[in-house]
Amino acid sequence: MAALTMNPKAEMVERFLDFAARGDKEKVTSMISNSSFLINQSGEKGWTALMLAARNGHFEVVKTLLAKGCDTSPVNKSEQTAYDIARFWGHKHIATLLCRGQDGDPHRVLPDMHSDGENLYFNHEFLDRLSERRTDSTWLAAKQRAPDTVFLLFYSLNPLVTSEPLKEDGRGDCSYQLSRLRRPSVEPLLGHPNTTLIFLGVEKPRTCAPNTAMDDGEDDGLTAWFALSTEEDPTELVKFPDPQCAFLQAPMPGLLKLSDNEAGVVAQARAVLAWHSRYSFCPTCGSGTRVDDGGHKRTCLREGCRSLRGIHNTCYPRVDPVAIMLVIHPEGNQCLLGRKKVFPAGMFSCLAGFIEPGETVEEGVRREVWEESGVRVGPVRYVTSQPWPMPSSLMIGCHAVALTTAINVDENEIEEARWFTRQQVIDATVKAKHAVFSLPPRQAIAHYLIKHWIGMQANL
Ligand SMILES: NC(=O)C1=CN([C@@H]2O[C@H](COP(=O)(O)OP(=O)(O)OC[C@H]3O[C@@H](n4cnc5c(N)ncnc54)[C@H](O)[C@@H]3O)[C@@H](O)[C@H]2O)C=CC1
Ligand SMILES: [Mg+2]
Ligand SMILES: [Mg+2]
Ligand SMILES: [Mg+2]
Ligand SMILES: [Zn+2]
Repeated sequence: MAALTMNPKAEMVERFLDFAARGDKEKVTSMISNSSFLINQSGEKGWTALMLAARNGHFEVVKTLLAKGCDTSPVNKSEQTAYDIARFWGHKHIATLLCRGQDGDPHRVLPDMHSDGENLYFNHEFLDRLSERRTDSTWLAAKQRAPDTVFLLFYSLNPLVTSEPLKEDGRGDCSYQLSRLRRPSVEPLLGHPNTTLIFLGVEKPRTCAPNTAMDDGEDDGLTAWFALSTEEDPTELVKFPDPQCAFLQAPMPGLLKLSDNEAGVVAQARAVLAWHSRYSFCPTCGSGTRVDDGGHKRTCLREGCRSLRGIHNTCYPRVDPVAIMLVIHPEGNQCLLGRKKVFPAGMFSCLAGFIEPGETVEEGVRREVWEESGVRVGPVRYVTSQPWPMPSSLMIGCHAVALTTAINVDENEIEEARWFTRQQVIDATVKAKHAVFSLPPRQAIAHYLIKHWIGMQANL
C-alpha cells in the first residue's frame, strides 16, 4: 500500500492522537509539554485526544488532558462531546470526571445529576423576574412610562412578531423575532378594559441592587419587559413599528421558531396570559376579579369570598405538571416510542401524560405508560424539565425501565407504539436515508430525552 504523505505537523497530531487512543499517558504528557498546541487538535471525523481517551476508557489520560486545560466542549462529526462518548461507551467514571468541570462547578457535588437540559428551548431565563417588585405599584408605573421599556403584544395568546431572525443568539432555524414595542406604540391599549398587562421582569444582568428605592424621575438603569394581551383585534389601536409585523396565526409551529432567549420569555408570558384569559372570574364564587401583583395574581372583588381568606392557589397562575418518559427495554438496547394520529407521518415520540392529584412523578410515569402502551415500568429516573406554554404545562422528563415488553396501545390516544433499537434511533438522529422513523423537533424535551439516552449532545 502506498504511504500517505503528510506534513510534519499533521503527522505529529496523528501520533499524539494515537498515544491518547492507546492510553499512553507518558507520551501524551511529554508531547503536550513540548508542543502545547496539540491538546485540542482533532483528526479523522473530528475526534480529539480527549474523545479518543474517553472512548477507550483511559481514565488517567483524560485526567492528564483536563489538568493541562483541555477544552471539553468540541464535538465530533456525530455531534458528540467527549462526555457524550464516555457515557455512550459506558465509562461512567470518565463521564463523571468530564461533567465535573472546574473546581467551582456546582455539578461536582451531584455528578450523576449532570444534564445539559438547562439549554433546552423554552428554558432560557433571559429576564430576571424581579418578583419582589411585583407589589411595588409606584415602581411598576414608572417602568411603564420609561422610554426603553419593552412591551410584547399578544392577540388571542399569539405574539406580534417580525419575520426576521435575531442575529445575536439565534440558531439556524429561528425565523421570527418578537416585536419589541415602546410606550408610544401601545399607549391606546394601556388601561383599555379588554387588555391585560403583566410585568415579566428586567433584562439581566442587574445593574443595581434589587431593592434600591427609585425616587420619582430617577432611573435605576433596569430595562423592564411587559406583556400586553388582548382578545380583540388591536390592529386599529396599535402603531406597528414596521409593516413586516404580524401576529402568529397559530402557536405551532411558529412558537418553535424564535431565538432561544425570546422563547424563554414567551414560555413565561403565554402561560400567565392563558391563565388570565381562562380565569377572568373568581373560581370560588363567580364574581369579578381585580388584577394584582404586576399581573401575577387575581383577587376576588366580592367582600367575604372564601378565596380572600388564607392562601388560595386559584388566585395565582396555574401550571400543569406532565410526565414525559423515554421507556427503556429491560435489556437496555431498545426504547419505546409512540405516535399520535396528529403527528407528521413517520414521527414517533416519547409517551407523556398529565400527572393526577395525589400522584408522584414516578407513579404518574408508570400509570401513563401502562394506560397508553400496556407496558409495566419499574425504576424511574428524573432527567430534566421544560416549560411547555401550550398553554401552561411543565414537562417533567424521565427515563424509565420497562419490566414487561408486550405492547397493547390505547387506541383513543396512541395510533401505534413500538420498540426501536439503539441503532434505529441513532440513524434517525443523523437523518440517515434508511432511518425507519423521524424524531420530534429539537425544541421538544422528547427529542432531548431520546438523544440523552444514546449519549449524544442533545441540543445539537
Ligand atoms: N414537549 C414535548 O416534547 C411534548 C409535550 N407534550 C404536552 O404534554 C401534554 C400532555 O400530554 P398528553 O399525552 O396529551 O396527556 P394525557 O396522556 O394525560 O392525555 C390527555 C388527556 O388527559 C386529560 N387530562 C388530564 N389532566 C389534564 C389537564 N390538566 N389538562 C388537560 N387535559 C387533561 C384530557 O382528557 C386529555 O385529553 C400535551 O398537552 C402536550 O402539549 C406531549 C408530548 C411531547
Ligand atoms: Mg399521553
Ligand atoms: Mg395518557
Ligand atoms: Mg392522562
Ligand atoms: Zn370570589
